[in-house]
Amino acid sequence: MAPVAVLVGVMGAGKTTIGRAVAAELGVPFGDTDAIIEERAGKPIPEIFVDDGEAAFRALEREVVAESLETFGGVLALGGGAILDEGTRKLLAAHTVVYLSVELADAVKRVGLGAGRPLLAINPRATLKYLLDQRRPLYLEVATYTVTTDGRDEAGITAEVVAALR
Ligand SMILES: Nc1ncnc2c1ncn2[C@@H]1O[C@H](COP(=O)(O)OP(=O)(O)O)[C@@H](O)[C@H]1O
Ligand SMILES: O=C(O)C1=C[C@@H](OP(=O)(O)O)[C@@H](O)[C@H](O)C1
Ligand SMILES: [Mg+2]
Repeated sequence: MAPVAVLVGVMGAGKTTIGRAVAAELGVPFGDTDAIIEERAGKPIPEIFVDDGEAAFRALEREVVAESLETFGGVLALGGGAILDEGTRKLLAAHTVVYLSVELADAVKRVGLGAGRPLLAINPRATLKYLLDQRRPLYLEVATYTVTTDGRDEAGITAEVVAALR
């Protein structure tokens, strides 16, 4: 079984929010690799970063993404950094991947001071700018469909993703 669609994009793109809405609209389950990772680790993502470090988080993420791509049949949201792994990008080549794009201004507004996102604990705006510049080409590389989300509400974005999948 493979996901109906996999959502990628930087923190604040709306992967979790839009993914849940798209799944509800299509009548399929919603999954979020961050939630699966937290369940497996038995603690929230910020605690994984503090106790075990980012490398341990990435290792767990790689495992959870690979497993979910094989076994999960709904709409799957990835964490924003999952595509940093080359092996993960190769796996994604066989899937329907929707890139929710967002530029700095809206991403910053949406994540605020970065609560729950350890990478944004210091200077969220500068960090997001760096991450966007680093990752934009990688999101584009894995995407089969790109939806621009800047200045748009959740209903409109959800409708465009659903239409693209139908
Ligand atoms: N199109 C949008 N317009 C305004 N706020 C949004 C939009 N999409 C998501 N949000 C808000 O931005 C925050 C981050 O969304 P989330 O779905 O967690 O993003 P991601 O999973 O990509 O990091 C949430 O508070 C969410 O309600
Ligand atoms: O961009 C990243 O490296 C991360 C994004 C987060 O997910 P969201 O993109 O859903 O916020 C989460 O996986 C973790 O905090 C690291
Ligand atoms: Mg998310």
